[in-house]
Parts: sequence; C-alpha cells; structure tokens
Amino acid sequence: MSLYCGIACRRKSFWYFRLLSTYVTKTRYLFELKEDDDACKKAQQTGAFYLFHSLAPLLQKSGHQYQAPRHSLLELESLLAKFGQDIQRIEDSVLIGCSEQHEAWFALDLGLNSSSSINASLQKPEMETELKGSFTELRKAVFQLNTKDASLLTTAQALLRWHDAHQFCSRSGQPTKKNMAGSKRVCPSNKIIYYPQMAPVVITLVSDGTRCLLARQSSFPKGMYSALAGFCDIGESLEEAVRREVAEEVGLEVERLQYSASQHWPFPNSSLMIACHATVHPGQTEIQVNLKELEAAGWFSHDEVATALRKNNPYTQQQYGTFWLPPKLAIAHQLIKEWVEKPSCSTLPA
Ligand SMILES: NC(=O)c1ccc[n+]([C@@H]2O[C@H](COP(=O)([O-])OP(=O)(O)OC[C@H]3O[C@@H](n4cnc5c(N)ncnc54)[C@H](O)[C@@H]3O)[C@@H](O)[C@H]2O)c1
Ligand SMILES: [Mg+2]
Repeated sequence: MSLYCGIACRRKSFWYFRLLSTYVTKTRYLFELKEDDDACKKAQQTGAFYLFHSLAPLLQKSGHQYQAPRHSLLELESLLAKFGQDIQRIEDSVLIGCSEQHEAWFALDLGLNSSSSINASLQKPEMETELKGSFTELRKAVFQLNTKDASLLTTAQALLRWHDAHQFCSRSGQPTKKNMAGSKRVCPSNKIIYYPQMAPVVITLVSDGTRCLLARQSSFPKGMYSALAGFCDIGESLEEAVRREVAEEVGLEVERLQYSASQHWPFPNSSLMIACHATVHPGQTEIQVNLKELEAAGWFSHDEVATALRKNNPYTQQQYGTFWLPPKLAIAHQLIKEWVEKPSCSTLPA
C-alpha cells in the first residue's frame, strides 16, 4: 500500500466514522438483529425486557410518576423458573428498539398463549406482586408515561398483538414460526413470509378559510370532538382517501390538501395515521352528516378551538360534558393545534 493510499484510506475511514451518527449505527445494529437470529439471541444476553400480560404492559409507580420497568435476561429467567415456566418462552419476545449504547430492548407477553411453552398463561396477581407493579391496560398506560416510553410500549403491544393473531399460515393452515427478532413469521411448509402490518388511515382537518370542521362518533367519550378519520381503501392514494372520506362523512368536496405529519396508532389495531389539512370552498360549507359514521359534526371558530386547546383536560371535561379535544398524545390534537397556530393551514396554496 502506498503512503498516499494509506493516508487516503485513513482519511476515508475517519470520514466514514465521522459520518455514521449514533442514529445511523443504532439503526444498522437493529437491522442486523432483525436479519440474523444468532446475533439477536446474543443481544438478549445483555438486553432488557419490557413485560406484558395479555397485551397490558407492566407499570411501576414511584411517587406520582409511572414508569415501565426493564428486566435483564437473568431476572427474567429466574422469574419464569419461580413460576414453573419453561425459559424457552423467552423465544416469544420481540425486538422493539435499543439504547444508544446498543442495549437491545425486547417485549415479552407472559399472559398470552405461547407457541414455545405449554400452559404459558401465568397467574397475573402473583406476577404483579412478584414484579412490584401492575399490568395496566394500554389506553390508560400511555397517559401515565413519558412520550418515549409510551411510544415504545405502543410499538411493543402492536407487535405482540400481531404475532398472537398470526400464528397460522392462511394458505396451508400450518403453524408459522417467528424469527428471533419478531420482524416476520414464516410458514415452514410453503416458505410464505408474513410481515407485521399496519392499516393506513387518513385524518383530515377541514377548514373553510376561517373555521375548522370537527366531528364525533357515538363511541367517543362524552363531549370529545376530533378531526375526520377513515381507513384507506385498497388501491387509493392518500389524496383520494382524504377526498372520499370527507365526502362520505360530511358531504363536502375538498379543494386543496396538505400533508402535515404521521403517527403509529395502536387502537384498536395498528394503524398508520396520516394527518392532513384540507380546505373546502368558502361558499360550499353546508355539512350533511353521514349518521351511519358520525353522531355529529360542525364548524368551530378559531377562538372556540383555541380556548378548548388551552383548557384541554379530558378528565374534568368528560365529566361535565363540555366540548373538548383529543389528548396531546393523539395526532388529532397536534393537527388541531397546528391549525390554531398557523393561519396558512386555513388557506392552502393551489
Ligand atoms: N390518533 C388519533 O389522533 C386518531 C384520531 C381519530 C381516529 N383515530 C383512529 O382512526 C381509526 C379510523 O377512524 P374511523 O373509525 O373513523 O374509520 P372509518 O371512517 O373508515 O370507519 C370505520 C369503518 O371502516 C371500515 N374499515 C375499513 N377498513 C378497515 C380496517 N382496516 N380496520 C377496521 N375497519 C375498517 C369498518 O367498517 C369500520 O367500521 C380509528 O381506529 C381510530 O382509532 C385516531
Ligand atoms: Mg371515520
């Protein structure tokens, strides 16, 4: 190797090293764990496990705060041994992320029926006592945790739920086998690969230039109004889904639309919420509510919505039945907040 080449290579590797940010190395590490069962199994040795029971995550309370505890492999093995369970059950865990130091994080459900362990549904109260925590329904848990943990647990639950519901091949009827990370399942008899799925959903905040349109379904908590939402039909583009949903639910024709943001939403099943602002012509704003889909819909002024955002406390408002908006965690809230803060959302460019 010439001196020049040596310097060039060192420079190259220096820049290569410099260019690979923490985020990139983390992403590449997770990719490796998804692709390589041995690497993933090895990562479990030094990894940490979030525990669930029948899709409810384990939470611990410390003072007024809730947290989602993590357990090491050793702690998990001794827990399973204590409850007379096969440690083989750990193979049911799914990879959900890793720390910046590459500590891999897994989620394991101790209550669902397991393909790798018989009589796997462990006793919930005994487990809670042993773990000094409680398995809390996810809808409650997400409001008690910080955003990072809430997001991690919703991902974990979505993945655990998907595996639980896809244990058999829909073509051969044979049991499917998950890879170590849980990023896919394969049917051993015909090699069909199944990947975890999310349903795309559009959520649209319609404006007529000064007001925004909010609606409620009869299943919503009392008094809560949100933006219009609907599942994308197969073959539809995002734009087509927005136009169809708005026409179907409130009988209006969208003129312009603009993408805002997206969010994974685990309720009732995994959806990818795609949020948009849309405008209708100011002269064509008469709502015709589709009562098969919605209970009510109406136009709300900037002031009404801004006031509701300022006082948004689901617990008190639900009690008194006043008009209130979805909680901060929901993308609907972010979309409505953006409309209040940015006048450009009411007058989208052509
Ligand atoms: N995160 C948020 O801010 C937020 C806000 C509003 C709604 N959402 C979510 O959006 C989702 C869709 O909203 P919607 O209920 O108004 O949808 P929608 O208007 O499409 O109506 C629901 C109906 O669509 C049909 N449907 C078609 N494809 C479906 C699929 N893949 N899964 C289930 N049903 C399907 C069913 O008949 C169902 O009853 C809801 O599940 C809700 O949880 C999230
Ligand atoms: Mg809808």
